[in-house]
Amino acid sequence: MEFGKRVNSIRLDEEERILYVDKACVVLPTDLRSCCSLKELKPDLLLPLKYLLRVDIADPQAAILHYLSPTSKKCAHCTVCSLSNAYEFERYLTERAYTGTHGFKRFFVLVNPFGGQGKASKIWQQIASPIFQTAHLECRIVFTEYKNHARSIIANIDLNSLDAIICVGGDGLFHECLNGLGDRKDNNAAFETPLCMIPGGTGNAFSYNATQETHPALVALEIVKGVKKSFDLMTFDQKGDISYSFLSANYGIIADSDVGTDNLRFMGENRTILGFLIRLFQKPSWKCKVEMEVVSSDRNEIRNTYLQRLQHATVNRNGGRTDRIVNVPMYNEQNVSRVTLDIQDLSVFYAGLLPYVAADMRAFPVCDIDDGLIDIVIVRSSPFRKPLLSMFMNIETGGHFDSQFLSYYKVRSFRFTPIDTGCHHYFVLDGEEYPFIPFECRIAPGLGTTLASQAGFKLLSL
Ligand SMILES: Nc1ncnc2c1ncn2[C@@H]1O[C@H](COP(=O)(O)OP(=O)(O)OP(=O)(O)O)[C@@H](O)[C@H]1O
Repeated sequence: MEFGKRVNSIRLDEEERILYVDKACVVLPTDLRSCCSLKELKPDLLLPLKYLLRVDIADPQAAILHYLSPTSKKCAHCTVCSLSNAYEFERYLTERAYTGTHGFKRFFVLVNPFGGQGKASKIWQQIASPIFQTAHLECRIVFTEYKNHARSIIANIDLNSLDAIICVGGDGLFHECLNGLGDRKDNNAAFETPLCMIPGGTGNAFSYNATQETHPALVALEIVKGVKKSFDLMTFDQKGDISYSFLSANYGIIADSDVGTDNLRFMGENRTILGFLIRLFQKPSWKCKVEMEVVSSDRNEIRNTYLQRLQHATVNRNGGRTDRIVNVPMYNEQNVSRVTLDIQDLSVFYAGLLPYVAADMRAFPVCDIDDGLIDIVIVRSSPFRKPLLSMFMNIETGGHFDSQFLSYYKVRSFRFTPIDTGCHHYFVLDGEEYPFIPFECRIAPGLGTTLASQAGFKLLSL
């Protein structure tokens, strides 16, 4: 499609979704021109439509493009002149820039000012908010004032007045908001309100799994240009108190290294690594009983089913809820068995719903967001150090999946009973500490909803 007065000067490659503008037709903002000699160096403009946020008409032959710069990750604009018809250009490009996206306009934003050691507010104000503003989206913003503030807001808010909720913080804030939805009387319907995360915490596993991006600007863009996607949750029942989890339930050396190192918070992400190394030189003392409804514990079967699902997802590029469910390779549910383990020598019990527990930890490499199953990794402590070190050397890529030292299960539900050994241990759900008492987890298939691109939550090769 061509838009320039001169042939080939301004054109849209429909297939690649890239706008090409000859440098003679691009006028850069004056502030940019005055700060360097960009006028002379000015290159042609090659803009993927994904980055285009808005088009304004300047005059019948000129329009202003507002976009997220793919290089600087900041909002930028430039004027395109010598258009044959600026009105047609604006209409056509705006429609194409948002084809297939959710079309939502009203966002409710919760920012944890303490998230990411105090970086979350800046991330919202300086990086993410300009993207929403440029796209002319309406954002109502609340800065949380105390722990569980977000939870009570979400539990009581009128969901009809908003299209989606955005948390700017870490997995802790996301967990709170998810449980705010769960606390509501209309919780089943409430879970259909998309809940999104812009990474502003120390642990930002949700946004990484949803987008495979770590930069808050790119995650914000994924939300602005996303579609509604569902993902599995698990219900977590402790003496009748129900919570909802999107990420993991965790006991053993990893849980203790995470929550048991609160006193080292000033170290940021490194505190967990230091906590882990310290515990590696102590005597292991974790014991538990686990009763599971196991769909498979055969790693060959698990791998093959995952690879078949991966192939199916790749062929079926349209993504979305229904496409992934119809004819997707599944486990033989006839083979479900009840397995009870009394583990006297535990070092890791890790149940997960998403592949990445952090951007550099693919702890559950064969996890699929909507396979309706919980993945469980169990590592025993005899021998103690060797399996753990080998696991952590390979966890970034998910290579530990083949380790002889761990057991891997796909389950529908499990009951977990920690055994008191007299040592202080932690039980951790989505990175948050929960009471050290028995609990039961059950999969809630596709209960969660978020906004992500068509390729969001994509399965990765093994
Ligand atoms: N204003 C606030 N004051 C204190 N705690 C808060 C506030 N807002 C949110 N919280 C709580 O702080 C915890 C951590 O939040 P979040 O995950 O956003 O940040 P984080 O930097 O990733 O934290 P962590 O270091 O625990 O991973 C959550 O449990 C959240 O509920």
